[in-house]
Amino acid sequence: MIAVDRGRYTCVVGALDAPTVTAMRARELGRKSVVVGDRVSLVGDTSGAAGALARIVRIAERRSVLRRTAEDDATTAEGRLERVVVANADQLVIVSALADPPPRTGFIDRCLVAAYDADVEPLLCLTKADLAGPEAVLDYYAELELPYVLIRPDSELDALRALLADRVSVLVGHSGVGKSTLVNRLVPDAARAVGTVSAIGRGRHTSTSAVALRLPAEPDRDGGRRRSRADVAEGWIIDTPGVRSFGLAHVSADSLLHGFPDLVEGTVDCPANCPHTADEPDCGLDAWVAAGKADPRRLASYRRLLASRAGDTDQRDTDQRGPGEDDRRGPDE
Ligand SMILES: Nc1nc2c(ncn2[C@@H]2O[C@H](COP(=O)(O)OP(=O)(O)OP(=O)(O)O)[C@@H](O)[C@H]2O)c(=O)[nH]1
Ligand SMILES: [Zn+2]
Repeated sequence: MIAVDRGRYTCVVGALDAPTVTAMRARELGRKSVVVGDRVSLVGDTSGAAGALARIVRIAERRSVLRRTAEDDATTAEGRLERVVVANADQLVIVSALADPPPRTGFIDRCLVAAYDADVEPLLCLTKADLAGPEAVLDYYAELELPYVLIRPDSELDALRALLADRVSVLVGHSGVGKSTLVNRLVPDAARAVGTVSAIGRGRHTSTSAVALRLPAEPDRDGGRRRSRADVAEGWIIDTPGVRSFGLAHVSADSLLHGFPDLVEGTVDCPANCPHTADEPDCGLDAWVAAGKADPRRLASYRRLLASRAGDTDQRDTDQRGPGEDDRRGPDE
C-alpha cells in the first residue's frame, strides 16, 4: 500500500507498469489500521480501471514498524496516542540541512531513537552542503559510525541512490531542509505520482500522510541501458510531509538508550534500575563522559529526551510539533 487519502488506499499490484489499484478496508480488518508500506491482500476489482474499487482483507505481518506518538509524555492523552507511521521500512533517512535552517542534533537524536526502536537502519542525509560544512555534525556523531551522504544542488546523487536501491526508505526532516527538492530530484515524476493520489482523493493536491514513491530504475553501469525487468531494483522512498518529528512516549527508557549506542557501555557500572538522570548521583554516565569516553553533548541530549518523556516541560525541547502547527523555531539547543 503506497498512499492513503480519506479511506481510499492506493496499492501497487504486480508488474512495474501495471496501474495502481484503489481499495477500501474490508470489514474483517476490524480496527486494525493499514499504513503506507503494508503488504496487503486484495479482493474484488483489482483491475485498476477508473472507478474500480478493491477491498483490503488482510495485512501481512510487518517486518518493521516505525511509530511515533504526538507527545513524549505517556501520562497525557496525546502521549498515549500512538501512530504507526510506516510499515516494512528498511531505512530511516534523516534529512537535515547544514545551514538555513541549521542542523538540529536534538531532532536527529530523536529520529535515531525511533529508528533503532523500529529496527530500521538510520542514514543521515545532510543537505545544503554548499552552504556549510558537515564537520560539526559529523564530530557530534563521531562515535556512532553513522552512515551519511552530503547533498548539494549540483552534486550527483549516485551515492545516495546506491544506498536507496533495493530498499524501502522513509525520509523525515523539518520544513525547509530541502526534502521536497531531494524527492523531486530522486523521483522526477513525483509530483505526477502524488497527483494520481490526489485524483483518487477527490481533488486534494497535497497529502499530509506518508506517500511511497518508486525510485526510477538505475541505468545499467555499462552502456546506460535499462536492465531487464527482473533485475530492476525495487527501491522505494516514502515521503512523510505531515511528520515533523517523533514523539517517543512509546519507547521505554531502556530503548531510549539504544538511540545512543556511544553511551550504552557507560551504564554498566550504574546501580540497578538507575534512571540515568542528572540527579542520580551514582549514574555511571557522568564518569563515562568525564573520562572522555563520550561527548558530553550526547549525554545532555539523552537526558533531555529522558526528561521530556518524564513530562518535565521545562526540559522539553521544541521538536514535537504536530502537522499544521507553526514550524518556526528558536535557535538549536
Ligand atoms: N543552497 C541550497 N538550497 C537548497 C538545497 N536544497 C534545497 N534548497 C532550498 O531550500 C528551500 C527549501 O527546500 P524544500 O525542498 O522546499 O524544503 P522541504 O524540506 O521540502 O520543506 P517543506 O516543503 O516546507 O517541507 C528551497 O528554497 C530550496 O530551493 C541545497 O542543497 N542547497
Ligand atoms: Zn545510570
